[in-house]
Amino acid sequence: MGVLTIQLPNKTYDVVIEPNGYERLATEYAPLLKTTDRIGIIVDETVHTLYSEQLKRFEQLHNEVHTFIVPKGEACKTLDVYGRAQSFLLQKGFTRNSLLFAFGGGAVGDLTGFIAATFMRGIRFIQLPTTVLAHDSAVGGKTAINMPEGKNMVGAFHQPEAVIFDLNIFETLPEREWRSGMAELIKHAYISDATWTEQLLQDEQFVQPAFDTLEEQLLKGVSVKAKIVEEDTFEHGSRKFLNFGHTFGHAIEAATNFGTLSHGECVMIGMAYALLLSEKASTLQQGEAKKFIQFAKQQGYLFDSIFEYSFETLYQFMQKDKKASFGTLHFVILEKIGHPNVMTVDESLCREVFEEMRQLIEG
Ligand SMILES: NC(=O)c1ccc[n+]([C@@H]2O[C@H](COP(=O)([O-])OP(=O)(O)OC[C@H]3O[C@@H](n4cnc5c(N)ncnc54)[C@H](O)[C@@H]3O)[C@@H](O)[C@H]2O)c1
Ligand SMILES: O=C(O)C(=O)C[C@@H](O)[C@H](O)[C@H](O)COP(=O)(O)O
Ligand SMILES: [Zn+2]
Repeated sequence: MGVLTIQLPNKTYDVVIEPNGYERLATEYAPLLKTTDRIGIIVDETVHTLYSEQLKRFEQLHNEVHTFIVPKGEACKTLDVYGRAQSFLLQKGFTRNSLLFAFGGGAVGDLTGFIAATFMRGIRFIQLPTTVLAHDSAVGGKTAINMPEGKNMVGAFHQPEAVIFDLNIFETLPEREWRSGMAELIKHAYISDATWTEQLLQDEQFVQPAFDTLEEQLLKGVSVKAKIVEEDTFEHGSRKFLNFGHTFGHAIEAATNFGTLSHGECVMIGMAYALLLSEKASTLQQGEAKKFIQFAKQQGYLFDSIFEYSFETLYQFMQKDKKASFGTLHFVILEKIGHPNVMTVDESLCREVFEEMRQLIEG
């Protein structure tokens, strides 16, 4: 049984990762459901089709349950879908006593969290994540939608009441989504623990770990995230470390119009960039970026598409990074593996790293 408690100054909640995790809704979470007048389930089209029986079981938890189906992937993290969902809740009579379920991957979780954060200035929600990547996205309370100008540009910090994984849900997860999710797992390793990082780099089954080790790996990832979120919930300091790989990664996501490459695939590219920057401008041992790129290529991550975009295009998106301050970019780098830090980076260094990365990838 895997349960980890997140303890924040004003809120405590559990992250449950176990087979049949959803059964807890009818038992442990029954008192919470009794205090709600309506439940709104936000689910994407794919999860809705695959898990219609599970949705029926959710509907039996309460006498007033309304389901809102959204497009799959990043296509649901838009102002349009956000607005339609809010109207749906209003038309169905949702109030401040209502509760939302986010049933899907990180995109559904980010959207639902933002709806919950802003509906009547804030209602409760439960994360029911269905992807490996969501061991990251469902925990810690960052919620957002995208704008054409950039990734997660409109959002709020809003913590869930609970995060409940049912490990059986991963049976239908396509290989590409496993790969995407494991990118955030290895991110958690790189920013926290050199030994764990090396174990993952040596793991031939990295992309799709055996079922019995999965629970342990996900809990390890969540515990890295939990510790950081507990000490810096609103990202004034150490929470920035969770953004390792994201300054360049988010630029690729925005340049490719959100969805051509997945979030995890872009973060993998972004971590290669950040490792190279760490070697060049900090104290990371030379060769770590090359080792990482070789590993990532072997595991089926794609790098070539980034060079379809000019440095200028990507830099324009990097400047939208939320860590930037007074026009200066702040990158998460590693002084050594397990030891992240934040450094300011100017345009010429950014360009140099971009060019060197091209040579490393092509060479
Ligand atoms: N809030 C945070 O802290 C945080 C952290 C990391 C990532 N994110 C966000 O999370 C999003 C990425 O999350 P994601 O990778 O889970 O993406 P996603 O929600 O788009 O899901 C990926 C795909 O998998 C499908 N899917 C989901 N569960 C499935 C299942 N069990 N079986 C079969 N198919 C399934 C979905 O329909 C979708 O097509 C991005 O928008 C990213 O910005 C947020
Ligand atoms: O929880 C965090 O903090 C993170 O940065 C986790 C990231 O994996 C995640 O993608 C997050 O949504 C990025 O945040 P943003 O502030 O750069 O939009
Ligand atoms: Zn991420």
